[in-house]
Formats: sequence, structure tokens, C-alpha cells
Amino acid sequence: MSVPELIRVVSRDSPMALAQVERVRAELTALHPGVRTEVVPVKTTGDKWLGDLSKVEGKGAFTKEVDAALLAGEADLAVHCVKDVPADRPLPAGTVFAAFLKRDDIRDALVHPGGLTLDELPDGTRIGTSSVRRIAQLAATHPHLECVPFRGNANRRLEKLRAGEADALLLAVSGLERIDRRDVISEVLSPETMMPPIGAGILALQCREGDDELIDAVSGLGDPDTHREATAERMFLHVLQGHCNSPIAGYARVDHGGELSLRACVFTPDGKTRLNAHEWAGRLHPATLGTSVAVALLRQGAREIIDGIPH
Ligand SMILES: NCc1[nH]cc(CCC(=O)O)c1CC(=O)O
Repeated sequence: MSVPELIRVVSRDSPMALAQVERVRAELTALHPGVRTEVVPVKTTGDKWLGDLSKVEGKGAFTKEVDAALLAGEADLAVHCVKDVPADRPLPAGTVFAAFLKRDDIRDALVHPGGLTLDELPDGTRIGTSSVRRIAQLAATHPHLECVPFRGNANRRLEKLRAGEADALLLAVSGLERIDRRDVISEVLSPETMMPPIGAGILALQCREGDDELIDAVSGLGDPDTHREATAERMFLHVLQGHCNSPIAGYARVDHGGELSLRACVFTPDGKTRLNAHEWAGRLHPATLGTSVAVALLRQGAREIIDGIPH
């Protein structure tokens, strides 16, 4: 099949999102030297609204306008952080994932200007984060720290930190790498210390359904192990049917022997209750593994925890 002459790539317009687009453009050009790419940046509700995300539509706040541009034919290819793509509902009708790029670091990092580690932070240190997942885990392990609401793209959060609006931040390692700010990391947190969100560090390429020439051209950018991990993780979230205030964390891993496993947790907002599950896929499809881990947590009471949280 022939390759399109021009591929218009749509994404959010934050520095991180634009860096992600540059990675996609570079990989596309390497694979198809003749292809031209063009960037279509859009502002999303999630970028404009700096209040509580559950007060706007919550989920989808970072993807809705990008999906709309794709569906309207203003662009051919959307680049999304899988973490930001709602998994409780199907992808917008008429769109499909054509590839999951090779996964980046899944871990969160502590950014403390004085270079302290999480365990060294003194009582009352203000951690800038609005993430219910991060807040619940910190409350469980470091109850002497105080979380203060903090939104905005990563660059803006770093500016607000510099302005003294918090004493430290938690941010994804992959995001900091994408904006070339690995230098601000004072500690990389293990997934045991701070379990990552579903889809961490994965970029997805989304196309219009039936746009076969394009889907063919970009599917070569996909990484098979990442595809398995993303499939298991997203099915897990789909079955669990969380909402934007539910502290849920987890990650799938393909190990050196090619075996896929999925570990996941549901927390109460105060971190005092933590449900855990970890299963191996064996011969199961990755999506079946995701279902099985979700069911294991539901059997432990995950539904009651999730529904009991205001949203
Ligand atoms: N909510 C914004 C967002 N979406 C994806 C990432 C990190 C990059 C990724 O996991 O792909 C971030 C920043 C953060 O959580 O620090």
C-alpha cells in the first residue's frame, strides 16, 4: 500500500505534547523518508481549566478537542498520552488506535529544589499535586506531608514551584524527560513506593477508522510489548469503571521471558485501605488478564470503595 504524502498530526499544545509530536514525526520520517508531516496544535478544556477536573467533564478533558479535530478531518493522526485517554468508555466512535509507541519510564519522580528524597522531607512539607492517586499513596506512607492542589502543564507546575506555591512536586519521569527537565528530579520513586497510573509513559497514535492507507503507514511505529501492556491496563480500567476521583494505580509488564503480568491497586482517598491484585496472563489474551485483575479487586470490595468517593 502507498504511504500518504502529507500526515497532519494533532495534539494538545503543551510543551510536553509538542515534544511527543516531534518524537512521532521523527519516527515517521525514519520509517517513510518521503512523508511530510504538519503539526495541528489544539487547546483542550483540561489545559484551559485549572480548577478541579471533576467540575468540568473530568475524563476526556485532555482529549476531547483533539478527537474532534481528527473526526472533523482537520488532522489525520492524533498523539495521546494513554494515561489521559478515558478507558471506562470506548474510544470516540469512528476512531481507532493504530499504534502504541515503545513505552517510556513509568515511574513518578519527586522534584524538591533542595534535593531531598521523599523520606527526608520534613513535617508539613507542601507537595503540589491534585492527583487522587498520588494523594492517597502519600497519605498512606507519608502522612506528615501536606498535599496542596496543583494543576497546569508540567512546565507551569515547575514555575509555580519556583514561585513558592509548594515545597515539592510529584511528576512523571517520562513527562520531565520529554520537556528535557530530568535535571529537576531529586528522587525517582519505585513503582512500589508510588504505583503509577494506568497507561503511564505510553503514547498512542489514533486515526480515523477506515483510513487504511494512514493506519498502515503508522502501524509500523507500534511496539508489540507495549501493545500488550496497554491492552491489559486499559481493559482493567474499563472493567473497574472508575471515575476521575478514584485512586486507582497499576501497571502491566512483559518480562524478559515474554510473560505478561498486571499488578493493580484501588485505594480509599485517605490511603488507609488498599486493595491489591497481581496476576500473570499465561496463555490468556492481555485483555482477559485486565478483566481478571479487575474482577479480583471487585471481589475485594473495589466497587464499594469507588462508589463511596464523591465525584
Ligand atoms: N496529567 C498530565 C500528564 N499526562 C501524562 C503525563 C506523563 C507522561 C505519561 O505518562 O505519558 C502527565 C504529567 C504527569 O503526570 O506528571
